[in-house]
Amino acid sequence: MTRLIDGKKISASEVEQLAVDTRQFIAESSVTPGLAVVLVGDDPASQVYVRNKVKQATAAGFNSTEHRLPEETGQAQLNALVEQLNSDPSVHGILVQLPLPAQLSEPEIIRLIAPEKDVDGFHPQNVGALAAGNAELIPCTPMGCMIMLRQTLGDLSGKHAVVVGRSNIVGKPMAALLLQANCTVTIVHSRSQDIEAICRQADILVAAVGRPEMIRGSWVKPGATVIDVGINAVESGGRRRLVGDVAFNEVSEVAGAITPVPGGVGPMTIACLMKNTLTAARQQISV
Ligand SMILES: Nc1nc2c(c(=O)[nH]1)N[C@@H](CN(C=O)c1ccc(C(=O)N[C@@H](CCC(=O)O)C(=O)O)cc1)CN2
Ligand SMILES: [Mg+2]
Repeated sequence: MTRLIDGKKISASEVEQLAVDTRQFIAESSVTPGLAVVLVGDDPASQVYVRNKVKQATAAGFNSTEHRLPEETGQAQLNALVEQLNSDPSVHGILVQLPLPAQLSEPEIIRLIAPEKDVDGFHPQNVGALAAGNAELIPCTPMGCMIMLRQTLGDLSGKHAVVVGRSNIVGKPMAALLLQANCTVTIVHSRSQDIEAICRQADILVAAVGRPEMIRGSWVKPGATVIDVGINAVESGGRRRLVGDVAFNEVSEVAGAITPVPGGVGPMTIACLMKNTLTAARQQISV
């Protein structure tokens, strides 16, 4: 029978443990980790994610501040806020919620965040460290996927992992982490040929393309572990619901284990942001 990988449950236990670690950190250092969350504009999904991030930060025992800027914010104004947060010693982690409104440059703002406060792990210095296998701040979604994979499979050495999608936020860092865990890693993307046949070879299949239910049951090797990173809103019968990049019902018939959407990778992303914030605070007070 297919095993459901419950991201909600795993993330709750991660945050519970983190709250214990945070209390100990505060007792030893007299420093409370501080997380600053920046949201530009009023994208409804981003508002939900930011609200959850602030809520989880409080549950973990951090100080958290939310900075909301209007949709029409210019680059100079956003840069000024990030620079102010960079130089604030009570802030150990900074994240700017993506996507940004079209007039703003995401690469520019990511480069501006102090690498030691970059709890998203998106700064080029942290990306380079990840590629070299010695990163401290790891992008949250791939980190969450790795926690779920390790809990499900234990040692991942020698497994063939196929990552569908090559985004900077998920696909590329996911592949780097799987490689570091001694998997044989294949990345497929929109220009790849015979994606289905490659997916069918996977012991671990990670779908991160943003295409509703693209991965069908016939694409999956029996017994494979399937991690669905997609969160797509679709309309059916006049109702809006969330589906992943994986056709859940079909794939559940074939896979050995699978993450649901919602309740899989999403909650793990937020739990891992909290882990990164404590890591960032530890590093900053030890220098
Ligand atoms: N600065 C960042 N921006 C974005 C990131 C990121 O890691 N850093 N990732 C995504 C959005 N994201 C976090 O920010 C995120 C997405 C989804 C979830 C989540 O828990 N989803 C729920 C469903 C929520 C719903 O009902 O809409 C689930 O899957 O169960 C958490 C975080 C892009 N931007
Ligand atoms: Mg833009």
